[in-house]
Amino acid sequence: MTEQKAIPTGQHDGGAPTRHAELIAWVEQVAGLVKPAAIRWCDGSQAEWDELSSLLVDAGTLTRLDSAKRPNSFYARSDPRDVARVESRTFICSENEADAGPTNNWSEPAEMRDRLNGLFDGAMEGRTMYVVPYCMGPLGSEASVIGVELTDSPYVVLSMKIMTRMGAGALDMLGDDGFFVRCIHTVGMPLTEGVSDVAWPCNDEKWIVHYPETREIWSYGSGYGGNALLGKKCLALRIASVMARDQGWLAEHMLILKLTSPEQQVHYIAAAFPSACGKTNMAMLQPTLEGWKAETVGDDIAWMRFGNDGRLYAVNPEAGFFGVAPGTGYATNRNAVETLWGNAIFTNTALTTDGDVWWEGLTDSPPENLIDWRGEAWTPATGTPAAHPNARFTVPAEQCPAIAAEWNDPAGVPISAILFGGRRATAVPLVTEAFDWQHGVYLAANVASETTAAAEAKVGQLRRDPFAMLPFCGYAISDYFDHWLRLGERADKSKLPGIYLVNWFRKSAEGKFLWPGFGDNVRVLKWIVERREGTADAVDSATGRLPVSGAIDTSGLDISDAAMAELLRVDAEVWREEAKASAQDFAKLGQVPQALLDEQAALEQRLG
Ligand SMILES: Nc1nc2c(ncn2[C@@H]2O[C@H](COP(=O)(O)OP(=O)(O)OP(=O)(O)O)[C@@H](O)[C@H]2O)c(=O)[nH]1
Ligand SMILES: O=C([O-])CC(=O)C(=O)O
Ligand SMILES: [Mn+2]
Repeated sequence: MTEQKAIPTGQHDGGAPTRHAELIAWVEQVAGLVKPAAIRWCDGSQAEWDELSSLLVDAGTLTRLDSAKRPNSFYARSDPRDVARVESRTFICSENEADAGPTNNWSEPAEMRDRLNGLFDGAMEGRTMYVVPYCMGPLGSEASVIGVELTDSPYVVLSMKIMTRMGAGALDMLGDDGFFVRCIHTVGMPLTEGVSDVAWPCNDEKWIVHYPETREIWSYGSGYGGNALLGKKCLALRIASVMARDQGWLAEHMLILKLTSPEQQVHYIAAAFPSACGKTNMAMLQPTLEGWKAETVGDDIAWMRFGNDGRLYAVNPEAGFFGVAPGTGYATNRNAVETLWGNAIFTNTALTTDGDVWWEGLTDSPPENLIDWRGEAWTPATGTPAAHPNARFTVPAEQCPAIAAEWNDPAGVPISAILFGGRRATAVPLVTEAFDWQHGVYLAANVASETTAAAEAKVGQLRRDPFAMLPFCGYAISDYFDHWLRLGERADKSKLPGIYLVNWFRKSAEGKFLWPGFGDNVRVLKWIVERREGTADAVDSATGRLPVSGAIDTSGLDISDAAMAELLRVDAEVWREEAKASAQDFAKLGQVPQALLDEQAALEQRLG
């Protein structure tokens, strides 16, 4: 790490470990605005990690966990007002409002720049500005994208080291004149005269702003992952989705799973579920069917493009997992628990009295005494959750015992099937196969889900979340549908992945999950790959193709025929209501492509 004590004067930046003149000039320009006390270029080294983590321990931001239990791991408790993504404060500032579409917040870019220039003026006073070069995608891959994040948060630097290929390698790859996405982040709490620092600096005012045309990201006021680790949602989804539209590929909120059958047939599956709806769990699935093997390629984001052979290939642009802690335990996701043996940062879980972390679902019964995510003493009698429902872990992907050997392959993996799903207590069957690509796009455009704690909104309300991309699409969602349709039209139909709608969350009249989920989801995946291989049967319904009775392998599973029938039931009455709601929601999405309106009409006709 190179340290410059003084603020650059506007002359050549002698301390910069790069000859990228544009990068150096931009760093100087931003420093001139945010006025940091020092600038540090991050190299991603172990020495840098050790130094910054010690600094954060001294500052009270991090607690070092017992190294015998969890080596090189840390615990952070955020400000209780800074625990999730802030969708209401997230903006897509395209030149034309229509390009942001009706589902994104928009503001005139010039106006936004004025406002942010005001807010960022002096925003890093008294703090160090870290220059964080990082690569989304494998180093050296043509499909990868370099970003540089300027941040005043060392917690962000450490997290970026886990989540991306951060440091010298990324800077090397950038060369002297390569393209990079400009990312500026501040916690929004300058240490001006008389202000002393706090453990989790942030600001009540928050702005997460994207300029899609110039590929820039400005983030103000939050230290929380989705708002502050700008490589993830901001670059790899919002900005990348725009780049993908312009360049003919796909940037998606999808896990990537490798599935090997007992006959050693390999299939790669991508799946999009809204935040906190099961991507990480499925990415690390432990099959309950004999002879099946599942391995992880990615757990949150997939970049996909067609290969020369006509197949769709997916790359995981990230290097780590930023996973939901609550509900993660040996019974549900053993691979995640084992990934977390060390080198991890835990945020807003509970802390045990012996220097480790705990959250609801990690073990069957809680420890007798904890410090909860608010920093209060906690016992099982306290009555509130010890961990925040959106408590997260940050951990290197390569530590996952189920990581696939090809997870780092620049060529990506060829996708056999794409799944879409959400939390739906009613209506939506366990699995539905799309009739074709266009129908699949229609199903994906209609994904709806009960909201979770991953964003600031109320939990448990049904909201439409097309492609699980509602909060992450960097341009008009109707244009995004169009982009998907066009890619399908241009592709070799025989090589297109199949599209499936799944729902692990259907409930009985008594409010109990009908499907066991987790490792048993392999039973649904088995049917899907058998469909791809042409060996499983399906029956047409109004909403798509369903497994014939008995086609889902329930061997060894304690589930009644009645429950299976209910899981696969398409109730025409309920679906006429669903179709009405889809039509209403489409009307709110701008100029939805005619092909999807045709699908809508066809569904209504099939329903009678
Ligand atoms: N009932 C049921 N719950 C599940 C299943 N899979 C995941 N969950 C629960 O859903 C919650 C979120 O799961 P994750 O796998 O972390 O969700 P995610 O989609 O990766 O979330 P983000 O990181 O926010 O994008 C956890 O509490 C899980 O226990 C399932 O198959 N059935
Ligand atoms: O971005 C975040 O904060 C976490 C995440 O993966 C999601 O919400 O989908
Ligand atoms: Mn996610």
